[in-house]
Amino acid sequence: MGIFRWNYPESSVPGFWGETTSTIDWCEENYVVSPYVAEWTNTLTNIVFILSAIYTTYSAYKNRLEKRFLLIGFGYGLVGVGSCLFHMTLKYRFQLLDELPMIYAMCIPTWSLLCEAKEALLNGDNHKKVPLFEQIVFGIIIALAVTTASILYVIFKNVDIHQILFGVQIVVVAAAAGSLTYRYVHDPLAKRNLKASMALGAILFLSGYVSWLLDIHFCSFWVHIRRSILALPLGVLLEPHGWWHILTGMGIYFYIVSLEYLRVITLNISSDYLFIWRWKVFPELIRVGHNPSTRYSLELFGSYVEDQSVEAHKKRE
Ligand SMILES: CCCCCCCCCCCCCCCC(=O)N[C@@H](CO)[C@H](O)CCCCCCCCCCCCCCC
Repeated sequence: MGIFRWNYPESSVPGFWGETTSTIDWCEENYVVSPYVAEWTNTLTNIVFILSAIYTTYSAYKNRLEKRFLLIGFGYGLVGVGSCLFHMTLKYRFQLLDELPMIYAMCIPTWSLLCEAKEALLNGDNHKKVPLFEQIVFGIIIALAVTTASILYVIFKNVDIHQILFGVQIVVVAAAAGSLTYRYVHDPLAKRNLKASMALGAILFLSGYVSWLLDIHFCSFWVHIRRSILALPLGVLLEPHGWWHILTGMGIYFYIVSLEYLRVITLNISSDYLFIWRWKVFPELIRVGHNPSTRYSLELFGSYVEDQSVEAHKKRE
């Protein structure tokens, strides 16, 4: 037993939160780092969701975007808090606080994109909004479907209901955003940036999903490597579910920025905004009048701009 390397405990460790009542207990061994945190890595990695939710919500407010993007950020942050409590305690009530906000938060971009698709299909490029009544009907249909699914999930406690529904929502949002970009975004630079941001978002999310599957289906292998080779504290780095949090947290940030940019384009107000890549890799929507404090490029891996002022690049468009 050293200061910088110690073995995993021989037998299971009783924890502060008592009996596990959640329907899922992930591969990470419980209470091996702290008696107050059941799954150390799976708890701490939720900081990625919480920080990206705070940042996207702040950006949406600063950019004066529609309230739907504030709601997305709030829902995203609630998922991060729920997931943190779920992994810290392995209590069923906090598992629901993780999983139900996921499918409710996903309703917002699903609703927004279905309305945008209707606008684009019916009105082409003249950017006429779908009537408020139809937007409300879309919202009620989606809300009823997801509420029914969540009631069935709580009654039958079958986690597949939640995971399949969430997976369908993610695919619908990704497909609708990609289709709208392909058919209704004409500016070459805007199209390249949207494709790059969505593609990176999808790659990050899919990589996270593979990590999620590895955690579930190869757990004995990870436990063997952690116990016989890595030991603690290094073993906390080999937690595939923790990497799911990190990768999907980044992927969802990329998608939220893409949806914001797609929205200002379909609203025909993109002249008030500039799509940038901070440090050439992190996408962000900046409103004219706010100059970024960090270096940025106008394309993924593009050259840094000389003049940091947003207006300078808007004039060139
Ligand atoms: C795309 C814009 C989204 C904007 C709104 C964000 C709403 C919040 C979404 C949060 C998702 C990340 C989940 C974080 C919490 C978590 O990981 N919870 C797990 C426990 O830690 C819980 O078990 C949930 C797991 C759900 C796993 C479902 C996997 C289905 C993936 C389908 C992949 C399809 C490929 C899509 C490619 C684009």
